[in-house]
Amino acid sequence: MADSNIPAVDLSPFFREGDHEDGKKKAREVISQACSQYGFFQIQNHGVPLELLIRALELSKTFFEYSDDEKRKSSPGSGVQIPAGVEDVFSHLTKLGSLIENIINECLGLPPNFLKEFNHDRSWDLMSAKRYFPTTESENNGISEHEDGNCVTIVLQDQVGGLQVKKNGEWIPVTSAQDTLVVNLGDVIQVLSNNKFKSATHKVVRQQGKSRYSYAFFYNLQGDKWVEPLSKFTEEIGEVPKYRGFLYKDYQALRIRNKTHPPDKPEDVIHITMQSLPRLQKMPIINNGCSA
Ligand SMILES: O=C(O)CCC(=O)C(=O)O
Ligand SMILES: [Fe+2]
Repeated sequence: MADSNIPAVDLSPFFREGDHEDGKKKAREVISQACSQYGFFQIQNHGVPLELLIRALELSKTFFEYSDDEKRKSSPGSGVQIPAGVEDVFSHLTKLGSLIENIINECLGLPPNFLKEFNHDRSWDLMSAKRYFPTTESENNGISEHEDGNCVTIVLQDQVGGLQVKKNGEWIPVTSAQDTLVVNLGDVIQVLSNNKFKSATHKVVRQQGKSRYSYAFFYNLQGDKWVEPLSKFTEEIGEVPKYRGFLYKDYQALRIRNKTHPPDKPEDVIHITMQSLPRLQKMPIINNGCSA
């Protein structure tokens, strides 16, 4: 596989009747390799029907043409800006998130169902629809460099391009076929695994002449969960924990604060970092090039 590629993993062995251990082993190998280096991979044969994916992107295009008032009226639930009609995509992605979490559990060599039991409350999962406007002469920033805070993110994107992942210090464009979804790991998995698996550093660059549409589904964690490196990746192997433990909801609040009140001075960022988590405070400033 060329080094500049983001691997596409065939998940069909996890859906077909029978054992298919060879196919599952192959998928686990590719995922383990990608997650230990940069936390990003793509998936095919993931069980979400292609028609639903295509329809979700079409609904999103229509939705973003609406006025704010029409958007509110046509969006299910309160405060969440996603178009009506994509609820079935949400439920498919919830199941898929659970499958991916289970594969990650196996890749990390954790006891069966460990992550599933740790992360059993699905009421914190979120999906957002995003439209990225075409680039202007002065700037092209859609979402600046960041890592996601949650467990696992699944992205459905159109073919316009713009999503990039940092791999060995280089930005790699991630363009996907229509039937392919993008997966990236978030900070929770990086902390639990004491850095064995990486939270992907990624960004979205706006493109010339065309809007880009995507959905990001955040397979999340309940806010009252305590997150810290697991003993399997610390004491049991004689490694020092690389992160201090934290309550997930405190971490989420800090991330929101970093976006709404980005510190002016680098010293302030360091101050926050020293108080709580090493590294994970380098939060993105999301600018207005993207609407969600
Ligand atoms: O739109 C995308 O492709 C990714 C969005 C993203 O990275 C995020 O919402 O955290
Ligand atoms: Fe992200």
